Amino acid sequence: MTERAILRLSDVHIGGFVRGVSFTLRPGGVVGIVGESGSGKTLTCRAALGILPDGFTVTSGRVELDGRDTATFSGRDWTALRGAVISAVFQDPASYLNPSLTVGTQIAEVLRVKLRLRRRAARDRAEALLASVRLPDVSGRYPHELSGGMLQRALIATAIAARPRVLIADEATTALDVTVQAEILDLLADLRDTTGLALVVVSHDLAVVAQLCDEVLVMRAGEVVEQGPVDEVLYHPRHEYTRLLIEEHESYGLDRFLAVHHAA
Ligand SMILES: Nc1ncnc2c1ncn2[C@@H]1O[C@H](COP(=O)(O)OP(=O)(O)OP(=O)(O)O)[C@@H](O)[C@H]1O
Repeated sequence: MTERAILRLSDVHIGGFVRGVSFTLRPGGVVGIVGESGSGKTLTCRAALGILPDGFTVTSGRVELDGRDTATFSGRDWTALRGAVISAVFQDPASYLNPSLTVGTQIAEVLRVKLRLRRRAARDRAEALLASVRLPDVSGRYPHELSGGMLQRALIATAIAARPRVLIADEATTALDVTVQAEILDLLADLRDTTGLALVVVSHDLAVVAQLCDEVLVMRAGEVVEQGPVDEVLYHPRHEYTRLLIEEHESYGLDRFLAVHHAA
């Protein structure tokens, strides 16, 4: 893969909370971050999105987006880039959608603001986006009328509306039941294959990462304890902590997902 990096983190430190995270994401690439709760996965994502919580900053290292050092970005730069170059979906999709607007209207709004589409074009494109996440008939529906899996799809449609090059999925399937989770993972893989969307997939679930990612970072207490191609890290873990995670996940059917990954 020689295409230019779309997102590159180089030895990123966030106070004492994240210490030395590096990875390079190219178009169509998928990087996974796994690790226990509080290990710094979400802070790493937030650094890439320019939305660190108050009091947190990138204290050393670099975050580069599309070849540009994000340390030089103004608030306005970030506003322009979020959605259009880098976007994200998190757990609990309902909290990210406005309950008083229909799903179609919300996506159309993103399109009007980010792509400056006119009302009619935005509405048509919103419908097409919803169809692309296999929700052909929900444009006129309100969030409370949708199931958790449908909401997460609607949120993915919203997140990709302005054609970002990177999508961060932070525990995006965690709250969903296994079947719906598998459908969402398929959808993400589809988007990667058809549009070259690059993904950062954060999960405490190794099986999710095994299914989707090329490379994985294993984080513990703010540090990357192990990093490499998914097959290597999950089949031949070198670090004791990675071995523990794998053992814990055996009951979730990691083997099955590894088989899928290998067949692909
Ligand atoms: N908004 C915040 N305010 C205060 N401390 C925070 C905040 N966000 C993160 N932290 C601290 O940074 C550490 C890393 O948090 P982070 O959310 O990145 O972990 P995580 O690996 O994503 O965990 P989880 O899987 O539970 O989301 C936490 O243990 C916490 O101490």
